[in-house]
Amino acid sequence: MLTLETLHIDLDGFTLDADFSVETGRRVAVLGPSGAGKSTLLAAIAGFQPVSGRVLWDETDLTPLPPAQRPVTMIFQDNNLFPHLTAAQNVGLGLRPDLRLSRDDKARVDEALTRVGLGGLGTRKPAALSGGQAARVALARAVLRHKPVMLLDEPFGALGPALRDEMLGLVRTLADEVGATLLMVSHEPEDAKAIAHEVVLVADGRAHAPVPTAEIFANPPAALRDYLGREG
Ligand SMILES: Nc1ncnc2c1ncn2[C@@H]1O[C@H](COP(=O)(O)OP(=O)(O)OP(=O)(O)O)[C@@H](O)[C@H]1O
Repeated sequence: MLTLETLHIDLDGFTLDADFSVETGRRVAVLGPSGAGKSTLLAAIAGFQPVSGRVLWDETDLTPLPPAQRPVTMIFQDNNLFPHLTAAQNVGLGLRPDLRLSRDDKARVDEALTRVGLGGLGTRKPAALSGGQAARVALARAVLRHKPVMLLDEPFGALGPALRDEMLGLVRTLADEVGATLLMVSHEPEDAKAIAHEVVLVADGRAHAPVPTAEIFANPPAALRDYLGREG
């Protein structure tokens, strides 16, 4: 279980509070207006953002741990691929930042690439990959790290609807296989409906406790109604 215990973030006047838990293995969509603090929340869990209060994974207090020592993997909006490295090397970074990969490591990289549908494309550099393929490389890197918490910060924002649906399906399958607890920031309510058991609404300085997806859309709180209102 991931627990945010009286979490408080202060960013030069912008503040965000959170005090809730997410059960292990749940897929959670993080929704809310632009600038509300969705990325900041994920950064706090990953350890890139100093906080007061605590971030816990089961009984372990993660708050003092640097990002690399947390049971967490994160995919950012731009997929964080290094342009001068091949797809396989970009995935391999998830295992060893110095890329000194053993034979076993390389086999794991190949397996992860195959798992996301990129078998045989390991030698390509990002410039020679489509947007969807680049997103798959980022997913492969996240998957092979086998971390119990997966954080996705609008990973498919740049993809068209069909590709986006395909990627969401893949995320759902991969997260289930690993039993990962998933938090995914999105601007699309449809993404939440497609993939998430629960929704965390970030608005008015607070990341609210998760609410079952069907429930929150059937009876949206004011902040979500305002946000959905733009859709008509
Ligand atoms: N380093 C910083 N110093 C001060 N304020 C910051 C800093 N980084 C972000 N902010 C502010 O924190 C708030 C939350 O930003 P954040 O990126 O988390 O929002 P978001 O909900 O992810 O937005 P979006 O949907 O537009 O990506 C914003 O008002 C932003 O201007």
